[in-house]
Amino acid sequence: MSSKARSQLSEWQAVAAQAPIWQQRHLRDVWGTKGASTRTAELTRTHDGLLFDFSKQRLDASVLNDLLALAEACELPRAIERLLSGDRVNQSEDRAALHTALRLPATSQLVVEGEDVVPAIHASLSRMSDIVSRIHAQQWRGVTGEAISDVVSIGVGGSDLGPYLATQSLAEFAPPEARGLHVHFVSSIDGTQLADLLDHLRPETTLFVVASKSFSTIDTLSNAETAIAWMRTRISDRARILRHHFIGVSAKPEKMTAYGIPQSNQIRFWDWVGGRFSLWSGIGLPIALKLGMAGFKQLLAGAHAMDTHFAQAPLADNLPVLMGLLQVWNSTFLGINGQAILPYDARLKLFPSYLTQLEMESNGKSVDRLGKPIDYATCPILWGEVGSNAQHAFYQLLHQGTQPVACDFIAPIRRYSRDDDTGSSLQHQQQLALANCLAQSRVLMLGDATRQGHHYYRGNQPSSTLLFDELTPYRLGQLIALYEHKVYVASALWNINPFDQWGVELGKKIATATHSVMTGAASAEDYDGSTQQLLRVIADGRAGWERASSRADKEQLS
Ligand SMILES: O=P(O)(O)OC[C@H]1O[C@H](O)[C@H](O)[C@@H](O)[C@@H]1O
Repeated sequence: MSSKARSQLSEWQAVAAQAPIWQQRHLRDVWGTKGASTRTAELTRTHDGLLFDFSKQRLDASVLNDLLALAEACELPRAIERLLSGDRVNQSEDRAALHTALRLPATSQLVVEGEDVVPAIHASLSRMSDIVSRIHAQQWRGVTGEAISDVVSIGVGGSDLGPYLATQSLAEFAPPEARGLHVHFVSSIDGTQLADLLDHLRPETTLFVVASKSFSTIDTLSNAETAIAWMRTRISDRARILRHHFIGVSAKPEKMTAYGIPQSNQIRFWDWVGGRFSLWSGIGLPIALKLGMAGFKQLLAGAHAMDTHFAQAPLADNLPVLMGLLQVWNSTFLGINGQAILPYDARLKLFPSYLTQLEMESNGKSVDRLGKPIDYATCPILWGEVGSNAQHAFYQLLHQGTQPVACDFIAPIRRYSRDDDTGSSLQHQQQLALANCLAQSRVLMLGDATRQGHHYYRGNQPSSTLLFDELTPYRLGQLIALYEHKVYVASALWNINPFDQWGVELGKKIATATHSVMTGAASAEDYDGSTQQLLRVIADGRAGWERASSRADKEQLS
């Protein structure tokens, strides 16, 4: 990689020189100018069932060329090669980030530091497959000999969001043998989700999957402990509970063993799989339970196809590269610090949440790869919702607020194949969804300058539209991998490490210390006044201001 600071590269300055023009220029005017007739073709790409139209973004072919030159100057092709070949791209943790290896076909080979990683990956897939067939065939039995009717996945962050997204989005692809099995997700540390769920389940027929790369995340372990306590209301022996009703998925087998999960119930993965990139590993077990192993493999195949495109397509036609460059252009050069993710298909409701972790945890950084502060904006704030619902909620800000926001509109073209009356009514609804999708991106771009006062619509909100034929496991695999690589591309241009999350680690450490204060094992005397006050209120069990600030309470805490 070039040793020059990014902002000193001449290619960076060339891009920066174009920015003021595009901060002023209105997209409405862009479409009216000479040359606009070629704009759509210049700023659209298709690949393997996907159409990516970024002609509603605030740029033209000339800016795109400068961005591509910047990508070359930042040695993006080399960065892509390093990622896919298993180099230690995660510098601060000195390891590879090899999620792409998890989707390699069994016939391929990938030698990383002297060892072919593919056989172990496929051995782990066979183990998953074995577990999945035993559960589907009702051969996996609880302590009392009953078959499993409900699986509860306990995990958080990367050990939860990916499987949750895939199972919710693709539920209709469940094969017949999986239809009787209910798969649930529990993540929150406060126990709410678990408590609500346990009211409806029976210990004898419930199986818990404890998913944690580190097997030390307190959110997950505290939910697991509550689940064990609940099981013990019927079955007293902890070891038998863990043998018949618990599966562990982790990169730390020794910790699963110490916890009491027998080896036969463990699925392992590797340190070189980042948490937010782990749904392709054993962490995807709930997906395989819901979609069958064949469905899970289609998801992997879609992601692998995107990896191949990422590795081979020229930069100018490479979808993740283009998306990453647009991200850098918008946030760093145009100063657009909001990014909305707007799927026009309720099956993708969790896609925005999934991407908030993927993007903000990866690229929410303010130091470069060497730990030096950087002088440009990186990851924007992402959020999103099913687009058609969000139209009735936060779109007001997109239309008339003061913030520029870039939007990703995402929609399948086809849905509902039923021929009956309900089928045609549903097809009509799908058409309405698409009409809304196109209408919104158009209005956000053009605005309406003829209206005044409360009716004034500024417009000029840039967006990309990603259309695909239909939502399938393969397609979702492609989509997720597309965004994974987009994140990597942007990180390469920003010269940051997208694979660590020291901010989150600090939060975990401080939470543990704060809990020690609450249990009386540590003192809060060095804490700030606000936190001391809140601790007093909690210790008191009442949110009354007078009580909280009384001298007696202060003494009790210190
Ligand atoms: O899988 P685990 O080790 O339990 O970690 C779960 C999650 O916790 C963290 O705080 C990280 O920020 C996430 O990236 C991770 O996915």
